[in-house]
Amino acid sequence: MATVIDGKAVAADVLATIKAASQRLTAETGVVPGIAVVIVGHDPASQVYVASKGKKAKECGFNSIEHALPSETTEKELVALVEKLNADPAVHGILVQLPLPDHIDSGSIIQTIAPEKDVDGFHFINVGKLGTGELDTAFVPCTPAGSMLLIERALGRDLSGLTAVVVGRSNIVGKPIANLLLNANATVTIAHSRTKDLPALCRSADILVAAVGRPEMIKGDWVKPGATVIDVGINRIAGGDGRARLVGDVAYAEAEARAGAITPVPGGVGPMTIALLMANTLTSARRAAGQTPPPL
Ligand SMILES: Nc1nc2c(c(=O)[nH]1)N[C@@H](CN(C=O)c1ccc(C(=O)N[C@@H](CCC(=O)O)C(=O)O)cc1)CN2
Repeated sequence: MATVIDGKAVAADVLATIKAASQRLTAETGVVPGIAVVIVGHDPASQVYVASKGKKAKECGFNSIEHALPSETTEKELVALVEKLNADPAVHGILVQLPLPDHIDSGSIIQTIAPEKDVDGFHFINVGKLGTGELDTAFVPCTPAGSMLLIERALGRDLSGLTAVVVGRSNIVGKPIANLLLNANATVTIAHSRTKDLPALCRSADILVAAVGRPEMIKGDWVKPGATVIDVGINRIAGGDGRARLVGDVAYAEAEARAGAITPVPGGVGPMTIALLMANTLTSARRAAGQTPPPL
């Protein structure tokens, strides 16, 4: 049986480190890290995530300001709010919760956020810095960065000689994780819906990252015995009793029987997302205070 990678415990560990570092920053410089979280509309899951971000920010000693806007908010109004937050020196991190309502172009909103406050790491400047390995001044997207920390805990920082297959090529998860794995010296393949013989490719991977958003698509016999499996999927499906339950992109029970280490859903990558958002916000505040914090 695989070692189960406890993302909740690792996230708690990361958050405790951030809280201590935030207290030190405030004591030494008077700077209190500030994060502005913007949500538009009433998506129930988004509301839960935003509330959790506010709570964790406060626990870390940050100022957290939530801007909850109605569904009818126009793109122009949202741009105006982001520009106001860009100009506010007390705000070190700006996060616009996704998804946004259909009438708002998320791409334009993300590009409006000042890159030095883009704690989600979605702005083209931060994407480019990750792509070129300029990690000292970049913000790395939170879910990929959290996934990498879990991989590091399982396998160490240097992945030389290991093969990694990332299933999924999204801009906010698949591609950044692939870049991070490459920076850690893994030999990386990105697979997607047009990949030929996906099961065989997955079976070749020492590190298998599933980020497709399709419930339990990756079967147990797609996993190389002893591999490290990172499941980024969070899918809500109807359980046997008719109630919704969460599953990942990996058929967990089958995969656990073959993997060396595996993240569960829930309790794996998910909790790391919010912990890394706090890490990015602290990094931003430290940079604003003239410090040069090392990458986490
Ligand atoms: N601006 C952003 N929007 C969204 C992001 C993001 O990183 N930035 N990611 C997701 C949602 N998300 C954070 O915003 C997020 C998703 C899941 C979890 C989490 O802890 N999941 C738990 C299960 C929770 C549940 O019961 O639903 C787990 O996996 O254990 C945290 C944050 C989309 N939008």
